[in-house]
Amino acid sequence: MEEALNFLQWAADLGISDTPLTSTPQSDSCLGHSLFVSTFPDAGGRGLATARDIRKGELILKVPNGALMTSQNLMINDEVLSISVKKHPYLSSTQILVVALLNEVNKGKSSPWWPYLKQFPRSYDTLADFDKFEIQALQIDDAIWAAQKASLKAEAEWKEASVLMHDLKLKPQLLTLKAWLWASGSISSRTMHIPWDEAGCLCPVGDFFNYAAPGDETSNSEDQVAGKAFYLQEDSMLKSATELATDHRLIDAGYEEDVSSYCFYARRNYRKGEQVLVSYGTYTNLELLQHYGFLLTDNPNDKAFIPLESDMYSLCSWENELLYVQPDGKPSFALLSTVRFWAVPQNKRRSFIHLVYSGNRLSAHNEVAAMRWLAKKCRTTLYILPTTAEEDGKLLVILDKFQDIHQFVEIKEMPPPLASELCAFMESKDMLSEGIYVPSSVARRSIERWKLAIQWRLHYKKILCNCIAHCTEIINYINSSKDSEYQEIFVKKNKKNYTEGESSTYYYLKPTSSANAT
Ligand SMILES: C[S@@+](CC[C@H](N)C(=O)[O-])C[C@H]1O[C@@H](n2cnc3c(N)ncnc32)[C@H](O)[C@@H]1O
Repeated sequence: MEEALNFLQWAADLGISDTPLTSTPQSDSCLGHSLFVSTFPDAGGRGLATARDIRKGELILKVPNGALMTSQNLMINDEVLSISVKKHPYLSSTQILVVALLNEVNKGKSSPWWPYLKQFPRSYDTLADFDKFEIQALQIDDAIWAAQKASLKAEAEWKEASVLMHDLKLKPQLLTLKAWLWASGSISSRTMHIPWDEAGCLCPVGDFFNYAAPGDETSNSEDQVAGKAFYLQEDSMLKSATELATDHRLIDAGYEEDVSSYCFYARRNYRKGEQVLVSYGTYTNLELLQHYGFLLTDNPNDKAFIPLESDMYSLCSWENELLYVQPDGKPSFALLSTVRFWAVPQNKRRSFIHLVYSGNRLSAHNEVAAMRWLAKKCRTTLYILPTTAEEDGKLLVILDKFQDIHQFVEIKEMPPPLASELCAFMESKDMLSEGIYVPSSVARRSIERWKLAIQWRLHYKKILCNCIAHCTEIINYINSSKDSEYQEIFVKKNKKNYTEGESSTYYYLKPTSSANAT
């Protein structure tokens, strides 16, 4: 508590403020006028709440450049760091900031940043922090690869930077991979964008804001009017720079050159006491896990990638990352058109390509074939996974109570897939002795990451189940309306009998709007 007060006083002394320039601060702290620090167990833990009712677009926090922890600011005040960094031009800007952060930690209490550094979490749950067992618990190949890649990248970057860290004579415990993971986790999950350094900046107090996915701010009608500008950004040519800056302010935080400060604005109206959330960007759950070590139960930007046949990836000219299933189970536009095209017999495809890109259904028969293929692919993808969504749900409940000492016999009574995963966990953590397992503090931390992996795979499976339900609904709809509009999708110009597929001799009629809704 005292530490937190010291930090807020330190921040105020550096000019960090939630008070508009026109008012005088009510206390010695940098906060209190618009914000206060609070805990939100279900939405990010420590965060910032509103000290009063706040209107969308209001400036709520300002952090001057001098209070930002950037590589530049750290080097200005540390000649040894500045000279040493110059000797290693092959290091990326992120590696430099990671080393500069460790170098500051190395100074302990003599660092001017010490009150701020004491506020950092002791460990992180980003994908690079996942051990082998936790990575395997993700179950889906794409996620496993992403985690392995993150872990290997962190290790390679640490090795590359270790000469510089030795040059700086960091304490042995700060030269370890564990220390590197802590510092790079801090950079990954706490930095904000600045225009002059790709690594970004650490922004005291500003980095207490927890995350909400972009898009949530237009949930009430009043907000929708104010938020209109956000959706008009494509018209930017028609807008003045000031108008654009104002539009931007309504939805986000950013560094403002004219006041040399990082400024945070309310992205919607808030009632006193509510948590203020900011958007760090548009992320899928896997990306949130990778960069920030958490995921959202209800993430509108989540995507589930399913394994396609190898030649489907090059069938249309879509980038692979556009071929996904949305949280509501609907395939993305690119995936839908690819599957539709795939369902056209190979010798007929040339004449269908223009229709595929139009986004319209090709024919009732094709649509049913595409939906069947998609549903089957989701089913087979789910089938080969070690646990079902239901079992994952049960495992999460078990793990919530798994922090105490347990008898091994309890595990043997569990459903086999859950028992085998629990046994694998205990083996990996060397926990089992004489029929009793006792979770150490390391095992408890690991359980938290394991739970994140299970939550992630559970969301993935739910999306695939939604997709199966969506495809089934479309198939049933088409089958039930076979005799109406769908019969007329392909009509031969001369109205003779026709065979589906010979598109050069056929008109394409748009399905009616109800039939078109996918
Ligand atoms: C910039 S910090 C935000 C402040 C942080 N809670 C703290 O105490 O320092 C980002 C971290 O907060 C947590 N976080 C932010 N938003 C969250 C959310 N909506 N749900 C869960 N955790 C969240 C994650 O651990 C993330 O890495």
